[in-house]
Amino acid sequence: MIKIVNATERERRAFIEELKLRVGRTDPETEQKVARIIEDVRTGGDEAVKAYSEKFDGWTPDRLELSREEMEELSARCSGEFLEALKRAAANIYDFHSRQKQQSRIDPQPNGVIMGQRVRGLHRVGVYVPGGTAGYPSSVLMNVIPAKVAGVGEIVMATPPGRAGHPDPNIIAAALVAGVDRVFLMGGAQAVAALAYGTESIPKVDKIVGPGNIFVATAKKQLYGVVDIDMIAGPSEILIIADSSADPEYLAADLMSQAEHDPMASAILITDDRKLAESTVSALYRQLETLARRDIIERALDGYGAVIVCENMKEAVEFANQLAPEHLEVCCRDPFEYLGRLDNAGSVFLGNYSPEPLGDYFAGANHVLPTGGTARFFSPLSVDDFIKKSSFIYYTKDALMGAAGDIIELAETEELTAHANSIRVRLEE
Ligand SMILES: NC(=O)c1ccc[n+]([C@@H]2O[C@H](COP(=O)([O-])OP(=O)(O)OC[C@H]3O[C@@H](n4cnc5c(N)ncnc54)[C@H](O)[C@@H]3O)[C@@H](O)[C@H]2O)c1
Ligand SMILES: N[C@H](CO)Cc1c[nH]c[nH+]1
Ligand SMILES: [Zn+2]
Repeated sequence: MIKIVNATERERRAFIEELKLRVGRTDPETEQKVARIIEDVRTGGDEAVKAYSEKFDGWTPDRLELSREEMEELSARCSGEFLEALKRAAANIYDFHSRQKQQSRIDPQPNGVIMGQRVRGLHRVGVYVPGGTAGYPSSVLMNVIPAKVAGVGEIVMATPPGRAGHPDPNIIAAALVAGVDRVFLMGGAQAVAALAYGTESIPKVDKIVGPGNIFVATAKKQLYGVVDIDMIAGPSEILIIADSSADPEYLAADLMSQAEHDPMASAILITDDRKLAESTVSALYRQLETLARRDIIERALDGYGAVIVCENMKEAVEFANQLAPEHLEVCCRDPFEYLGRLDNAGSVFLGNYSPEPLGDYFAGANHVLPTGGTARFFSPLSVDDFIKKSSFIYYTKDALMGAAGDIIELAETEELTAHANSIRVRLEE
């Protein structure tokens, strides 16, 4: 049962700490099991991946890669309406992320110096897409499109084989719409290891993004350094701050939209209006009756749901900044008046007509967002996650002569005479 609480500042802080405790746990047994899988794939290549597919997915593949024809054939099975919606969403995501793209820079100076910075996409990226009901076509778009915009050379997707090597057609359709280059049917830690090290048939990637179960998340953590990884996403979160202008039916619906992801999801409303709090709880239990994933929603609300009544909206803003939620809805009279005071949130949804699922699917901003309070220092997935920068320097002889004294002084102070010598030999020409 979702609770209505009149929490004091201290109680609210304790509640935030409790919420943070639910994420990021793993156990030594899983760590060891995953380490073993990684080592087997590193040394055994394709055969090891296939053996684990047989063991964990009950599928004995002769090859792991889907051909382009197979991808197109699977995509053709999807409904036309779904494909059209997917393309319209993809266009918005592409447009939003195109605006994030950083340009290379060249800065010539009048004294014979040219400085610059090159921005390039990563060479090759792996995108993991979970199996079962947690593999979302929308997440394929959100992970792949920023990489495309960044100019990544090749995008390789891994997704579990499903029942006997039959992947979800909707996932494959999304891969085609987003522009994935190659798809491998493999899941779990073995898929992450194969992407990180490469095998006979699977190319080695530079970075792996995308969510997954405990085996996937642990493999990504263990392989960080061999490859780059994105952040490890925790259960979904929504916080709504609302004043008396909000509609309780909307608030109830939006709280449950995130609760349906996971029994560990958190859904919290904070308001200065007790009547609104009470009407929202009534609306919530009325609407719940109509929803398919009722069981998951109830478990999430019982465990990590709350309706908090505060003294004033200033307290609500402070709570939001302390919680640093993944999603923050501002259902208030003048939502823009709040925006400047909200420091920590993955994505902010302003007003009564910007519900969280608008961002999950369609508006174009990324739905891969920091969770568990990490919005204090992490950002949404973006084009920046798929680029690397390198600087370049050009000095003429005269320009180097002008700088030589300072460089030699600094090098000799550090007692690095070979450094100083590299400058001196040029002075003697
Ligand atoms: N946080 C997010 O944004 C987000 C989004 C979507 C999904 N998810 C998470 O993704 C997960 C999806 O889970 P899933 O399991 O359906 O798909 P998954 O793709 O993450 O994992 C399936 C793979 O796990 C491996 N596996 C299964 N049992 C194993 C075992 N006992 N030992 C070793 N490996 C084993 C298998 O190889 C299988 O292919 C959920 O935990 C969900 O919470 C998170
Ligand atoms: N809300 C999820 C991220 O927290 C993303 C998602 C995918 N599909 C629906 N929702
Ligand atoms: Zn969602």
